[in-house]
Amino acid sequence: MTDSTPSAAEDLAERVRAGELRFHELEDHTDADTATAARRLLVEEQSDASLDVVGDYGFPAERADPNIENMVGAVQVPMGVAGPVRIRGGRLDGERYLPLATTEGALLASVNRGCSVLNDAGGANVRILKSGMTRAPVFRVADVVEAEALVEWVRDNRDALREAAEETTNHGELLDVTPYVVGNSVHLRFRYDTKDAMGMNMVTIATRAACELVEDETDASLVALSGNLCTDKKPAAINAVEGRGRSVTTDVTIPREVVEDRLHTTPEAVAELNTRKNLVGSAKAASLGFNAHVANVVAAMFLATGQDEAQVVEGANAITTAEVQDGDLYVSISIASLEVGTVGGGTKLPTQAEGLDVLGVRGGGDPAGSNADALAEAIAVGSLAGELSLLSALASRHLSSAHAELGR
Ligand SMILES: CC(C)(COP(=O)([O-])OP(=O)([O-])OC[C@H]1O[C@@H](n2cnc3c(N)ncnc32)[C@H](O)[C@@H]1OP(=O)([O-])[O-])[C@@H](O)C(=O)NCCC(=O)NCCSC(=O)C[C@@](C)(O)CC(=O)[O-]
Ligand SMILES: NC(=O)C1=CN([C@@H]2O[C@H](COP(=O)(O)OP(=O)(O)OC[C@H]3O[C@@H](n4cnc5c(N)ncnc54)[C@H](OP(=O)(O)O)[C@@H]3O)[C@@H](O)[C@H]2O)C=CC1
Repeated sequence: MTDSTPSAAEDLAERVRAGELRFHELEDHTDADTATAARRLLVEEQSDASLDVVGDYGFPAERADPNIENMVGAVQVPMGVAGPVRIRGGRLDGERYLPLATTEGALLASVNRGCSVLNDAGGANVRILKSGMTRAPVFRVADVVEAEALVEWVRDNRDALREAAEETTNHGELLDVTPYVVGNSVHLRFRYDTKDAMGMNMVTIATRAACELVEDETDASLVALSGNLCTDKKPAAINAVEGRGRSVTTDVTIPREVVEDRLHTTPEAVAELNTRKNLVGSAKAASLGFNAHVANVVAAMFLATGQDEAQVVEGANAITTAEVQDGDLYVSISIASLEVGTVGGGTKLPTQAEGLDVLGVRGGGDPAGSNADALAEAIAVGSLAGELSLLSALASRHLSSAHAELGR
């Protein structure tokens, strides 16, 4: 939506060229669409690029105000749907289309095929087994004696820490604080129930308040509010083991004839392939992800529903298992750290909010947290569909032909 007048944008650009205005402060002097148009002019001039299509976005720029600085437009990623798929979740029980935004040809076809196979099996079970968003500040202490004193203080003052943290939020609840000591560094891993918010802003603000109490009451000195033991947006075993965001598990048993007719393979072939590829291959590679392409579905659904795309790193912490049971194929996926929200962050952006509507999970749930749980369940089931289809394509040697046909 670019209803700014060219002359207003040109005037503004001219004031930037003259050094009167700063490039990133244009919204202070005009509406957001005109500021965005002025920036495009300046970038086009400097780079010789044309930003016509980037500037042809379909929502008022001011709607993106909390989400971006120095806005020049929007990148459009194609969105499709797979399904509808039968989800038999603890929160989401019903049939849903799954919204996926991607540029990888064949991905939607694959997830779609997986969804139809899940339906033939009566749907996928899915449950959230642990939940909690973490922030882990690091403190400096004098020595290991002081470190022990801090750890003891934390154990004795959980209620005070909870009170300080929860002062800052109406929804967040501090669940626990786990100390880790390395020499004279003490990391405190705070874990919160953030309800329907993914929660990183919420827990960062809450933990800051708790840290002030720690500094007031002990000899410890805060070095950084994030000491990397959280761990946010980096591959980390702690998330794969302890979980972060939602830990969600989904499974299905597919009748042999469905595997043979719809996936062109056998339960035995998928089970063997899963062991040799997802378990042995991943172990040899020292991978944290013992799966084929869970990141594909996590990323595509994150984009379609306004999640923080950098947290696909944690969303790929998943283990796929497959076994033959009475001649049928049992498959499961356990995603240890799926960080999602249906309020806050990018979820309010107009297209992403529509993506959430496709699943029926926009905004706060009743009870609070239920919408984000439902979103996590839908993403896990989508991942199961994608995993089933890809493993079968590999087993039947269809991967390269599928991508030659659909992905180029
Ligand atoms: C491509 C298929 C599905 C063909 O599979 P097929 O069984 O030959 O196709 P089909 O024409 O018989 O159709 C079967 C079903 O697939 C779906 N389907 C089929 N075509 C479409 C389409 N155009 N649009 C939407 N849905 C489609 C649809 O559900 C259809 O059922 P129907 O509705 O007809 O009863 C299959 O070969 C496949 O799934 N291949 C795997 C592709 C894949 O998963 N790619 C993911 C990316 S791989 C990657 O990024 C990661 C990797 C591989 O590097 C990770 C690793 O190391 O493992
Ligand atoms: N700060 C950081 O270090 C980092 C920030 N991010 C960014 O943080 C953003 C996400 O943070 P997040 O805290 O989720 O979002 P927001 O900062 O947008 O805050 C969401 C707020 O929504 C309110 N709220 C209303 N209804 C509900 C409900 N039903 N359940 C939960 N909260 C509700 C809460 O207010 P109240 O607290 O008053 O109850 C909550 O704090 C993303 O943009 C992400 O990119 C990502 C990584 C790190």
